[in-house]
Amino acid sequence: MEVRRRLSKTLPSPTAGEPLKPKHDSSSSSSSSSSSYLTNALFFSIFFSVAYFLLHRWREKIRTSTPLHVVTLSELAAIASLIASVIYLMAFFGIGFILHPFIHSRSTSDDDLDLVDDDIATHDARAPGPCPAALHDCAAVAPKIETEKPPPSHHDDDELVGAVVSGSTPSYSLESKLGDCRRAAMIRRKAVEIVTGRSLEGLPVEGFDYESILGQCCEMPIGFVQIPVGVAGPLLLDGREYTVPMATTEGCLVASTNRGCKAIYVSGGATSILLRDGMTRAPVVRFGSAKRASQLKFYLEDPLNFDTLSVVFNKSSRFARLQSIKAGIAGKNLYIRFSCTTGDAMGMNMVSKGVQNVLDFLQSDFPDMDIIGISGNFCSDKKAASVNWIEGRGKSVVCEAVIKEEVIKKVLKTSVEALVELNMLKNLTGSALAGTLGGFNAHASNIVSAIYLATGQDPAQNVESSHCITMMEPVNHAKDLHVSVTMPSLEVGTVGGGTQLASQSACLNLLGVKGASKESPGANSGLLATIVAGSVLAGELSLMSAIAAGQLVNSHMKYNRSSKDVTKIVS
Ligand SMILES: CC(C)(COP(=O)([O-])OP(=O)([O-])OC[C@H]1O[C@@H](n2cnc3c(N)ncnc32)[C@H](O)[C@@H]1OP(=O)([O-])[O-])[C@@H](O)C(=O)NCCC(=O)NCCSC(=O)C[C@@](C)(O)CC(=O)[O-]
Ligand SMILES: NC(=O)C1=CN([C@@H]2O[C@H](COP(=O)(O)OP(=O)(O)OC[C@H]3O[C@@H](n4cnc5c(N)ncnc54)[C@H](OP(=O)(O)O)[C@@H]3O)[C@@H](O)[C@H]2O)C=CC1
Repeated sequence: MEVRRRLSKTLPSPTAGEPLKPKHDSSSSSSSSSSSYLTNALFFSIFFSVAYFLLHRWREKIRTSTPLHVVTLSELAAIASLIASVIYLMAFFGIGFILHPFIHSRSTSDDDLDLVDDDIATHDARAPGPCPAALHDCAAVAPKIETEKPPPSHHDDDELVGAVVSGSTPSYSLESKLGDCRRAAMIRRKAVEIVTGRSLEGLPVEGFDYESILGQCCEMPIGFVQIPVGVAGPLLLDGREYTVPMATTEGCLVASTNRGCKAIYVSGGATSILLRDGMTRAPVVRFGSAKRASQLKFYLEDPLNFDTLSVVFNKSSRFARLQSIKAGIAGKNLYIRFSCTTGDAMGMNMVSKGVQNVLDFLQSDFPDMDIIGISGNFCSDKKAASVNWIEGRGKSVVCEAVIKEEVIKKVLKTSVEALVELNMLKNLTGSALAGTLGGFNAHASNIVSAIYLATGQDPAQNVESSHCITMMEPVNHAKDLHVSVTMPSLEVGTVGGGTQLASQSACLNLLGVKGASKESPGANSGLLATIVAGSVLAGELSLMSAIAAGQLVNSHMKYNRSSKDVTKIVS
């Protein structure tokens, strides 16, 4: 149905004021239509009679214990006819049906076309999911119609801009209406400029693949924002070297992380351990009494029921695998925290699908369960929460290094003693005084956000992904420094979300973690989490050193303060 609607849009559009006319005359249309109906009827008859014959023969063979692979000449002919009819019917449903009888008969009426238009505006436009596929289908199956269509003129576009401005064409429906995502973005952009009276000059629109974001990354695009990507490294982690891409507008950040990488490198590298991997989702359900809510809690946490629940949960995905269920209670409300592995994806869509399945399943045994929401904030997604800090969410990683005394002096311009003292008073005591939640660090979020933006992670998950405790201790008779970062909730993926976009995918490729791991699902996303933690270790070392050495303000004046006069920028 989706394809049918879009195909009708590829018919030539009328010039202004001119009614839309059918391209084909009705007689030819009806004759071709009736001949294809006859052929269709013939192949349908062949398919059903041959299938019946073969099933009958199969039954006979089973009854007489004849091996199934021993076939007679008539059976061989029947198999050939079956294959031929299946091939025909597949083509018939996939292409022929759309191109010939259906389009011809539908395109004979202006009213019908109007109906199709309305259909697109009211149904398709809000559901972009199947759109890219449908657009590809258009290109693949309708070359003839495409060549008949004149290229869009400025006049057509101006009309559409006018329609969007007046509200007669919803802005969100442009992609499905036009079947051309770039053109839709240009028209929407012009309409936005007219409606707001504000110029969008400076926001680029060309040079971006708008189809790649449709139904996956962003609705109603009008362009894209440019963020510079710098590199820090090599980061020597677990014996391998990584060049780390960082998308940021904070001058000094990449330089600082780069310095930390150097300090780690010349000290022999860092080591990381992936402690845990599990994405969580916690719906909230309500009962008539706390007693009933408790009964469900006991049922869900009973190890005897785990296998049944995991079968239901795991049905939703080839990669999501249920790990544990923990339920928190508040009166008669139950918050059920499901945790699962999600292969190489960050996993929020996947875990949510699995949870939905389990809730549907539970409803039959607990019909009085009132599902209030698929997310009850005990998950906890995109909020600073103790549950993530303590239990972990996504990947939990610890990363450590021993930095040599002379490296601290030469590269970091400070001393072991000064760093240990600053860490204790700033990252531990100062953060305790501030009542921080997972913020026992100097600037983990700086590095997390920059790598997340570069590699297509969900930037809002920076909140809990930046939870980090930085520890610094003197070792080797107080000559060297042991430094570590512990990060319990790094939510990263190498498939899904923004990871598939060209630029983000290139950054993942730079790290050698692009896409799904062929050897072991989850290996790429796990590695990415350790690289993030390793880069945070580098960032912590450098910034802490700059603060200990009293270098921070000067370095930011050098790298982070424009020499341009900003008072000259007017709106
Ligand atoms: C800026 C530095 C690195 C200079 O540090 P430096 O020691 O004067 O630099 P250097 O010229 O002696 O070079 C040392 C190494 O640093 C690197 N390096 C040096 N310069 C560059 C550069 N331009 N681009 C790339 N890498 C650079 C490079 O690796 C170099 O080694 P080399 O390769 O020469 O052998 C240092 O002063 C520094 O790290 N400052 C701290 C800046 C920082 O971390 N800012 C983060 C943001 S602060 C913030 O947002 C959070 C905050 C502060 O509010 C949180 C809190 O409350 O704590
Ligand atoms: N729904 C929600 O509540 C929330 C959603 N989000 C958004 O969710 C998106 C990310 O969701 P996420 O579930 O990570 O991604 P997707 O929704 O893109 O799911 C991943 C897809 O990749 C497939 N896949 C193929 N190979 C692998 C592999 N090796 N490992 C894992 N999956 C593989 C999965 O298959 P299969 O179909 O078999 O699972 C699945 O279809 C982001 O855009 C994020 O912003 C963020 C927060 C909340």
